[in-house]
Amino acid sequence: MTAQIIDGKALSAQLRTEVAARAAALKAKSGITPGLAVILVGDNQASQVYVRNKVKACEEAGFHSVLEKYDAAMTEAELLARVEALNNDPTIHGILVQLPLPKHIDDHKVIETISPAKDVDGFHVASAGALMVGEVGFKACTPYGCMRMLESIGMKDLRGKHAVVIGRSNIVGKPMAMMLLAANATVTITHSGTADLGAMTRQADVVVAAVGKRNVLTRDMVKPGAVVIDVGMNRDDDGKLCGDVDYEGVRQVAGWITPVPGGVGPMTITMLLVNTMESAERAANA
Ligand SMILES: Nc1nc2c(c(=O)[nH]1)N[C@@H](CN(C=O)c1ccc(C(=O)N[C@@H](CCC(=O)O)C(=O)O)cc1)CN2
Repeated sequence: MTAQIIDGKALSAQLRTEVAARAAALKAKSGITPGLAVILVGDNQASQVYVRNKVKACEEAGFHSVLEKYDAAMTEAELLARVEALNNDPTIHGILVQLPLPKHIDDHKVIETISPAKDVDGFHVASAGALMVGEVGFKACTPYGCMRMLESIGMKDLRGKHAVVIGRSNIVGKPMAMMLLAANATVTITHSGTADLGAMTRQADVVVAAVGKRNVLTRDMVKPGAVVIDVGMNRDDDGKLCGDVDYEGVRQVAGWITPVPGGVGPMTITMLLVNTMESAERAANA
């Protein structure tokens, strides 16, 4: 058996077309254009690419976007003041501070300064809490994208399914587990303290690998036919982008698999557009 591929690029293209249509409809109905502010501090090469791609995606969807770039010497107080100003800007419906931030800036403090009403990254404790108790809030983009990928293969309701999440970060592992739970899956969270990871993953109908380490999931750890979602972004020995999953091995046993690149990555930016759209619609209805 060779796994079928869940194509994040193709799904993204489809969802972005839908978002663009929603943006045009909102503009026609209420004169509101969804607006996203992206803040980048420092000169991290990968971050420069990601913020450019976010702004480009906004342009293609008909959104208004502003990219604020600051050098690494920006102080925490200056950054907090910029976030406060954007909180009070009615043309901005979403605020995103690109991570990682320089070490002298407390990212938690920055995220908590973003108004929960504009937290389109879904990182604020209010957003995490809303997800936990099933209230309205923004969902973290990467796990939200994973859920949409599952939905695209007919796995919206996971009742009776066992999902195993590898990784417990605040921005992927934990919200991923909450979203799977909300979709009625039986969820196991595994991490660096898990005694026998393979014993857990071999029971799983869905495995989400999100640790940032190559070959964390190999073919002997996967139940035949399982769905494998790879959130990892690593470099192999030749410098090529790869995920957390041993793709060539695992695709021999899995039923479905997401590639890296072209899987979860593009969905992260797409769900950012979806959240910003949602925020603008909420503002229009307020
Ligand atoms: N404020 C945030 N910071 C960061 C986030 C985030 O969601 N919000 N996530 C990551 C980086 N990220 C978005 O910001 C991101 C990473 C990767 C991709 C992507 O499309 N990857 C491509 C490959 C790109 C390449 O060739 O390098 C893929 O997987 O196909 C999009 C967004 C950390 N920071």
